[in-house]
Amino acid sequence: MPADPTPHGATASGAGSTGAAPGDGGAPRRLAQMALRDLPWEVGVAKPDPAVVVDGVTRTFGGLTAVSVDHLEIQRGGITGLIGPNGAGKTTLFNLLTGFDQPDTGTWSFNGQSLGKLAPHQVARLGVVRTFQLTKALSRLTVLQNMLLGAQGQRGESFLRALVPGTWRAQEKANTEKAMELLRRFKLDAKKDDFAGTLSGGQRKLLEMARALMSDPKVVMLDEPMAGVNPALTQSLLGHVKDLREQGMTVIFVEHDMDVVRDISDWVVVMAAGRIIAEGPPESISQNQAVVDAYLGAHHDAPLTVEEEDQVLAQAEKAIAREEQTDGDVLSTDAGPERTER
Ligand SMILES: Nc1ncnc2c1ncn2[C@@H]1O[C@H](COP(=O)(O)OP(=O)(O)OP(=O)(O)O)[C@@H](O)[C@H]1O
Repeated sequence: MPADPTPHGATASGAGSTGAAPGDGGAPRRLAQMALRDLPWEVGVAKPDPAVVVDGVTRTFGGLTAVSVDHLEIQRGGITGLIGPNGAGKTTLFNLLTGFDQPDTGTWSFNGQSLGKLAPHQVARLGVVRTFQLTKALSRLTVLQNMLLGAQGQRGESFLRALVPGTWRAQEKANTEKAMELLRRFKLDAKKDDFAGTLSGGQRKLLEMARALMSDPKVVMLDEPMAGVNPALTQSLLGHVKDLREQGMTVIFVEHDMDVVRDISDWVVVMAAGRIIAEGPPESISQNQAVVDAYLGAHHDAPLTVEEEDQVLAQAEKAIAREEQTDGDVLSTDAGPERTER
C-alpha cells in the first residue's frame, strides 16, 4: 500500500484514470469516516466541518408538508446517503437545496453563503450541482453537446465571450477537451457523437454524472444514481461516486438499495414524512427503531433490509412461540405490543 500523506492533495486517480472501477477509497474516505466517528447519532447533530447547513426549511404542497427540516449539516468531503420511504421528501429537499424549487420557510447555505432565492445555474456556479432521478440528458443532442451544456457559465457569459471571438474559441476548446476527458473517464468517449437518446438507461446515468462534473462542483447531489441500472454498470457507477470523494467533493445521494447505502456512505440521513428522523453512520441505521417503524408503516415498494426482515421474522416467531406455549392463550402480551394474530 503506498503511503499517502496528503489528504486533500492531487489525487492519483485524476488524469490517468482509465475508467476502471476505482478502489474503495484511500485517505479521503478514512478522513471522512474519522471526522464523523465520534459524533452522537442524533438528528441535527453538528458536523466538524459542514459544507452545507440547512435551517428550518419547510415546503408544503396544498395541505401536505413535503419537507420540514429543522437542522441538518452535511460534512465536507464525505458521502452522505439520504434514505427514506417513498414520498419522504428526499427529492423535494434536493430541489430546494439546488434552486429548482423554493421553500415556504427556512435558510440554507454552502460554505456559509446563503443559497436562498438563487436560480439553479447560480447555485451550480457556486459549486452545488445535482442529477435527476429521471435523467435529463437531452435526447436530440449528442453526448458531447450534452456535456458542453454542463460547462460553467453557459448563458450570459457565452454571449459576452461571443463578442470577443478569440476568448470564446479558447473557452470552447477548453470545454471540449474537458468534456472529452470526462467522457473517457466514464467510458462514453466512443459515443460522443451519438444522440443521447440512443444510450441505455445506465449510460444516461453516467452521462448525467459526467455532465454534472463539467462545472467543477464542490457538492454533488445524486438522485437515485443506481436506479434502473444493470448490475455491471452499477459497480462502475458506485466506483465513480467513490471517486468523487477521492477528488475532494462532498456527495449527497438518494438511494433505496441499503446494500449500496452501506457500501459507500460515510453518514446516513433518514427522512420520513418530510422530517429527518435519524442520522448516523450506516451501521447505526438498521438498529434504529424509528427508521424500522417508518419503513414498515410506509408500505413502500423498496425491499426491506436483511436486518429489517430479521426483525420482522423474529417478532413473528416470538408471537407463534408464545401462542404455542400458552396453548391457545393468545391474550398474553408480555413480549411487546406487536400482535400478529387477527
Ligand atoms: N410538485 C408537487 N406537487 C404536489 N405534491 C408534490 C410535488 N412534489 C412532491 N410532492 C409530494 O411531496 C411528497 C414528497 O415527495 P418527494 O418526491 O420529495 O419524496 P421522495 O422521498 O423523493 O420519494 P421517492 O423515494 O418516491 O422518490 C410526496 O407526498 C409527493 O407526492
